[in-house]
This record gives sequence, structure tokens and C-alpha cells, in this order.
Amino acid sequence: MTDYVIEVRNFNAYYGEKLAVKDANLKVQKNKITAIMGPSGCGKSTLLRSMNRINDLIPEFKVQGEILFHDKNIYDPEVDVYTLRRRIGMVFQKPTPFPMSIFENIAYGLRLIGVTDRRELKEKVRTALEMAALWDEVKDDLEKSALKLSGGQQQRLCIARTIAIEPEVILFDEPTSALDPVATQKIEALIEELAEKFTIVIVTHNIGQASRISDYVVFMYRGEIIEQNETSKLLTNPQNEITQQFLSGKIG
Ligand SMILES: Nc1ncnc2c1ncn2[C@@H]1O[C@H](COP(=O)(O)OP(=O)(O)OP(=O)(O)O)[C@@H](O)[C@H]1O
Repeated sequence: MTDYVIEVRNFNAYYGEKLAVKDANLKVQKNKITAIMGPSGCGKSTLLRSMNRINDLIPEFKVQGEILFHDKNIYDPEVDVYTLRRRIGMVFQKPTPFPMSIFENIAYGLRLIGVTDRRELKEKVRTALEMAALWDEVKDDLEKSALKLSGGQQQRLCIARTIAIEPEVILFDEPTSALDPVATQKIEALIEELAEKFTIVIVTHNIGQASRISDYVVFMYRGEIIEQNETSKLLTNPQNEITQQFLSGKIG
């Protein structure tokens, strides 16, 4: 039986007059990793960023259609966007730690959701760092500035920050594109582990990355979802000619 948490239905997204995502339809399966793939500018990030309404911050951004989270349209006027973003968290392309200590980077969000007891705060910070596979590297340096961490460590800290407030879904927007191969490998391993607890959608340019970690691939081209399938099927036996061209490096 299929078990999905997000359903994108007849969804269009515009920047002013420009149609960036066209009539998208997609179901995001629970506790699976769904990769959104396609050439530069095809609308991957726009589709991803629409899933927790982070693009609402762009004044000329407009949508039509629906994105259902547990069968409720997230674009309904009564939806509280802050609660939505708490349940559907996001990790960006460039690590974006706050200019504060490692501990505070995580404690900050926890306090915002009402965790004030010092002991509870410490436990939750530790759990988040452990889940993000960063605890062992930073446990003696929790008061150090997060900006002193390496790029890969900063990205794991951002993941820890997202996990700490216990979302259901984590959206990753090309989370390894600014990282070296070793840091990339660690983040990939981490994302795979996180899928046991969270539902994951990841935008990636990288066919190898999609093949290594994702369960499903959604292939986009010029704003449209051209093809979607289980990763092994889509990558080895693409049905659409444009997907075939992308996979063989002819476009992209
Ligand atoms: N803030 C914006 N204002 C206007 N147009 C935008 C904005 N952001 C993206 N676009 C346009 O919308 C289209 C889709 O962009 P989007 O960033 O979603 O694509 P992408 O597939 O994620 O690209 P990339 O892989 O290069 O990040 C592109 O034509 C882009 O130029």
C-alpha cells in the first residue's frame, strides 16, 4: 500500500509572468528519499521550495493548484506558515550556520518552540548532533563558534538544527554542491540514515547521488515533470527521450 505525506496536484509556480513549474503532479512517499533531478533552471528548487512555502518570501512569487500535506492544502489561507515550516524543514545548498556557538545554533530553534529547561535543552542538542553524525567531532567544543567548523561540519550542523525541532519532512536543496567528496559522502550516508525517521526530498544535479541514495526520482525539464519512477527503473530504463538524453549527458 502506498503511504505518502505530500501530494502535489496540478501545481503551477510563477515568478511574475514567468512560469517556473508547470502542472506538476507528484506524491512524496513516507520515509523514502525522493530526488528531484534535471538540468539547470528546470524548476527543481522552485518545486522543492514550494513544499514548505519558503518562496512566499519572494514578492512576485505566485502559485496555482495544490500541495497537500497529510491531505490538507498548505496554500489554504488559514495554514500557519511557521507551523508548516516546523513540520517541513529545509537544508540549503550553502551551509548557513548562525554566527553563534555550536550549542546555540541548535538551542536557538528549540527555545523558539518552547524548550527552556537547561537539562532538556542539553539533551536535545546532544541527540540532534548525534543523529547528524557530528557529536563526536564537536562534543568538547560546544561553545566554539559554528563559523569555525569546516564546510561539511557546518552542513551537518545545519542538518542537526533542522532535526532538533523534529520535523516530519526534510527538504534538501543540493546540500552537497558546495562540499568536497569526503564531506559529500558523509552527508549522503547521513541522509540515507535519516530516511528511517524522516521523509526526504532532495534536489540534485548529480545522477550518481540520486542513484546512490534515492528511492524515487522525479525528472524535470523546462518546468515540467517529464518522468518519475523508482530510482533503479528510471535510471536504467528511462521511458522518455529527454530523460535518456539527460542521463547520457547530452543535455544538462
Ligand atoms: N527569484 C526568482 N525570480 C525570478 N525568476 C526566478 C527566481 N528564481 C528562479 N527563477 C527562474 O525560474 C526558473 C526555475 O528556477 P529554479 O531555481 O527552480 O531551477 P533549478 O532547476 O533549481 O535550477 P538550478 O539547478 O540551476 O538551481 C529559472 O528559469 C529561473 O531563472
